[in-house]
Amino acid sequence: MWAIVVHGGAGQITSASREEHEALLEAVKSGAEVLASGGSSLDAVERAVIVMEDSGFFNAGSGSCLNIAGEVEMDAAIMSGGKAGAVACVKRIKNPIRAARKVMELTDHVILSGEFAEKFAVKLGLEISNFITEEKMEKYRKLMEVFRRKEWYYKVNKDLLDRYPDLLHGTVGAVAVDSRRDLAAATSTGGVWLKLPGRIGDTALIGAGTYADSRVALSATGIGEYIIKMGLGTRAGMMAEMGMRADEIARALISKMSSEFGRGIAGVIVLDRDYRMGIDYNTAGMRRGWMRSDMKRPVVIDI
Ligand SMILES: NC(=O)C[C@H](N)C(=O)O
Repeated sequence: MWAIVVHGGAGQITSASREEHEALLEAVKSGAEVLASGGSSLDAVERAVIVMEDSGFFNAGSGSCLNIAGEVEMDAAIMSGGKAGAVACVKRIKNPIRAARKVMELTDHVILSGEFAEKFAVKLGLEISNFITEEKMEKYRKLMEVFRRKEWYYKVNKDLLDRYPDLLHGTVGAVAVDSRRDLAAATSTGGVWLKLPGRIGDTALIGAGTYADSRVALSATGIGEYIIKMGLGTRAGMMAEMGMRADEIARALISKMSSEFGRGIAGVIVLDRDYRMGIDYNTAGMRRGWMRSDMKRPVVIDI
């Protein structure tokens, strides 16, 4: 038996184009193919995330948003079998999740950030790309007009989130469990629009937005600062250790987020070693899809 769940970000999602739908479906299918052919959950989550990074429809890889300096700074992390790797604040790596996996497999560290992370990726032959487009620059200029009228960054960012709900969107993630019951999680993001340069979100932090152990795997999306403060991934691990199922864990985590910080904050996908899944969010929507070996076809929900 095997199972995979993916998300394409939590937020104020009101509609999805045919192409966006197809991209999410493609991500689930490509991860499921890896699992169906006997591949590992680690390969499956990496594959699914690469599809979404490459699609341009999500806030990850080629679709990444811009920070307050008009630059792309991406975070990504992957975890499985007691090993973990991540990159943070990388500007030009085409698939940050590939670089995260290289950190996991080839170094003694868990997170590499910034310039050296890029040099490391280049040295290993990973592709480099420029993700700053005229379309993104136009949105950036509009948002900066609003921003300049405000005084302090973080509050402003929350104001911006209220005024421009699509600022928080499109982080991508996947969790999978394979026929050996090995669990894996992977998450990749451009962060949030107009973040300060050097800001690292929950996605890159093992135990916050990305987590997998022998009982449970989690990938989160939402306002990273809250997810970090709550340590969602580590909490999921502790809940699984106490015997909770994936669906109970997802519900408990989001209910805790709502009671601590209010609504509109986060979403999670969770899988346990008994092939049960949990999905919950306190935002207006969360793009998601899943497939289990006993299902005829994948399910994808766009909003
Ligand atoms: N859209 C997102 O999920 C953003 C991501 N969690 C971050 O804060 O970097």
